[in-house]
Amino acid sequence: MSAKQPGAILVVDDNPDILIAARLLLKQHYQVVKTTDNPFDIEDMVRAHGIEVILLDMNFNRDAISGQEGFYWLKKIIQQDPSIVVLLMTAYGDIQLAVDAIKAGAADFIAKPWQNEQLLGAVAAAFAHAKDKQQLGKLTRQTQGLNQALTESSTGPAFDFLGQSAAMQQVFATIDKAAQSDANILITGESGTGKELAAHAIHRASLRAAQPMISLDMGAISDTLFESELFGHKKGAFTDAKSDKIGRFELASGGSLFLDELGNLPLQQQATLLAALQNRCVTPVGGTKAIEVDIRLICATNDNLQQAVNEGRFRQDLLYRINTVEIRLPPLRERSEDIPLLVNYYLTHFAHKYKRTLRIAEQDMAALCGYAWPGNVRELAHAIERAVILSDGDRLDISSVLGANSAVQSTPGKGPGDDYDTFDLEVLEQRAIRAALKHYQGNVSHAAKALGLTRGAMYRRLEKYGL
Ligand SMILES: Nc1ncnc2c1ncn2[C@@H]1O[C@H](COP(=O)(O)OP(=O)(O)OP(=O)(O)O)[C@@H](O)[C@H]1O
Repeated sequence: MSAKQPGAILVVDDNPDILIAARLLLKQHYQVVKTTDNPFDIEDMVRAHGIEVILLDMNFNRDAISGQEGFYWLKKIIQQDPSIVVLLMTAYGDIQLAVDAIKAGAADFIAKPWQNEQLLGAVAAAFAHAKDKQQLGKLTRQTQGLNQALTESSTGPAFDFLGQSAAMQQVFATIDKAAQSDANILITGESGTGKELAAHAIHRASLRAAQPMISLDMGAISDTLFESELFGHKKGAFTDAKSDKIGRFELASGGSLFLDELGNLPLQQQATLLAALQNRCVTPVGGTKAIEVDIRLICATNDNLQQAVNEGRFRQDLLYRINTVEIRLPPLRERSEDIPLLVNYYLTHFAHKYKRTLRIAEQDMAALCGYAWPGNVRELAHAIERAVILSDGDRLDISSVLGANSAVQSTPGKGPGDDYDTFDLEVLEQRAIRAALKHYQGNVSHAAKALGLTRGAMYRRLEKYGL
């Protein structure tokens, strides 16, 4: 007897003798052969056993001759999973029924009683057809998933990753070195320090640069969609799963996976993520087959994960797994020598965008260098954009920059913090958020924009501070 082929087939017929005969024959050739006399079982059996081919009777007890019930179930199967290949069988074979069956989506039509060789030939062709359909379906979903993921997150950074300070030169050197290996990298730093830019820089400098980098903001996905986003899902796995979906791990396979805002992950989900990283394979929600993945993991957080471990909010074993190399992006107030470079870069960019010719006065540059920039480079970029828009003459008017941030403003020439009653950044951040919300009469979007935060980052802070 020849070796069994990999493949899962389901036979559906209300005649137990047919089921036994089909099972005995097919079992000799295929690894998974399931039978049922109840077509209502089809959906669950398909899901449970990864069925690829179904041999379906056209006539059940209720409706013995017309074949209508067979058509009904054929339609249901195609709806559930269009990659399944259905062979219809009937004892009342006639040409018209065969033509209608094929028009309705069946791959072939078999008359009972069958000749064994004929049935085996039809089933073998059905499996070959099923493989083609699966391949095509996978490619289509992969393209859709990649398009979506690329549109959402990784169209590539719009800005250069700049820095001339010793601290940033050190960051660039570490990125160059670490990118060459496949080591998992954890990027830490306050909000707006350029963690996402760093992740792109790592990917671009890596051996995987020709493959995609897929990003996922862990702070923005709901608990219920976590597994589906990461590992994908099978159609029908839950109410909203209208079709199969490829998860971010699989989409990133061969390339890099960037998990942003990792510190926000609940413990339960940390365990799930750790298991996937350890096993290097994922199983889509509602699926039975594990899929091997080959990813380079880059994570980012503005949380102190070691402190989170000490407080029981983050798993030590997950931290060990993700921080083979750790890159800390320094806040802007620790590298004020980068401020002129960044101001000039964004001034050139936004002056060009808004078709303005503007220069910055020396004392204004000094004032910007003396400001603490709690929102870091993101705040600086937004502030310069706002100033470009609001300036009247050819001199950049920075009053809007420091004015809008009066809650945390510092005076030109003074060291950062001279006007503060506290240096606690979280307190200062809370005050800035409260001031912005008050200024924009509670409009979160406008307040977030003024603070240089994304809406997601703003909502996370509102939640964190209970505002
Ligand atoms: N070194 C830099 N050079 C030029 N632009 C920068 C630099 N760092 C950050 N930016 C700009 O600041 C903005 C925020 O950067 P990014 O999203 O990478 O920060 P982040 O640390 O990931 O922030 P968050 O933690 O809030 O997600 C972007 O517009 C980015 O282009």
